[in-house]
Amino acid sequence: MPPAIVISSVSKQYGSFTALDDVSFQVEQGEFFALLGPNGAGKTTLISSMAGLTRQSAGNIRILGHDTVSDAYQARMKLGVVPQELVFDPFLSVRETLRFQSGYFGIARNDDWIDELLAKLGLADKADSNLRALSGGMKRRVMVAQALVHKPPVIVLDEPTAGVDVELRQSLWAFVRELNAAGHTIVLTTHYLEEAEALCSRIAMLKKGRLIALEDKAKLLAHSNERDISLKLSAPLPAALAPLFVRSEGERVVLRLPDIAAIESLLAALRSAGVEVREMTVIETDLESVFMRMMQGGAA
Ligand SMILES: Nc1ncnc2c1ncn2[C@@H]1O[C@H](COP(=O)(O)OP(=O)(O)OP(=O)(O)O)[C@@H](O)[C@H]1O
Repeated sequence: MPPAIVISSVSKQYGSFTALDDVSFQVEQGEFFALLGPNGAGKTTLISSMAGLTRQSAGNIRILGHDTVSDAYQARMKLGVVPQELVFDPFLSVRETLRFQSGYFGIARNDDWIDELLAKLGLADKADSNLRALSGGMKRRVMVAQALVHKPPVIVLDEPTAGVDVELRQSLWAFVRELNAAGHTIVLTTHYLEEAEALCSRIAMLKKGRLIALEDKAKLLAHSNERDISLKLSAPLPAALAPLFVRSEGERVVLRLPDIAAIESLLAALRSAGVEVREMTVIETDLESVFMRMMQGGAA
């Protein structure tokens, strides 16, 4: 069983600018995988290379064993990409758009699947509307349907929920989860880290074109032993503890400890300074804080 996606030493230059720098990782079949990184990290460039829309300058990519350059058609057939940008013909209806896209993949009669997609994505009553008459969120749903007309086993979603309301976001994720449960491999890029945290089991992080982390979500979270503690104190924070200070929140101060065990010495230091702890809360580490620290530090 070949992996769903194999990225091998992929680099991409735009002139002298390096958008991807020797990126390698693979995604197994059936995974729900997140590709994270700040603006300009190279996520879209990598996805475009997977889809054969951009040619990498070095390295190769295989989709279910098919090389995206030497076996481009098969690779493309296995992959469905929901692009970040809304690209559509405003004068076609939703159904026409999906029929055209089916034709592009050589599928002549696809209406049963198109109807199913329309129903799942809440577009059934818009089937005959022109794209230009749809709201942004509706157009986004059409983009998702378009990526799925050929029932691709590997689905890549490039920030599909950007600018989408909460309701659509939730129904979209329910649908994508269903696809994953049915065996589709899902790769998701998102700026909503809570989405990656809730949905994905493995996470890759790109920064300035380089892969800086590739981990199981649980390991990534465990990586960060640091804990933020919110405290309400009877007196100002003693100067000796200033290096731990992160921010003030009303009457509380938030301190960052290297690990949870450091709480003992923190409490001892407060006691010896005559400062009482009135309230204390440990702030759970979420993916966002791990991500921000890694992006700031650039650690692998
Ligand atoms: N056609 C191009 N010509 C020159 N530079 C490009 C081109 N496409 C992308 N870049 C540059 O490559 C870098 C990576 O861009 P890319 O769109 O892949 O980032 P991204 O991680 O998808 O960002 P975002 O989260 O903003 O979508 C950016 O600095 C971008 O300006």
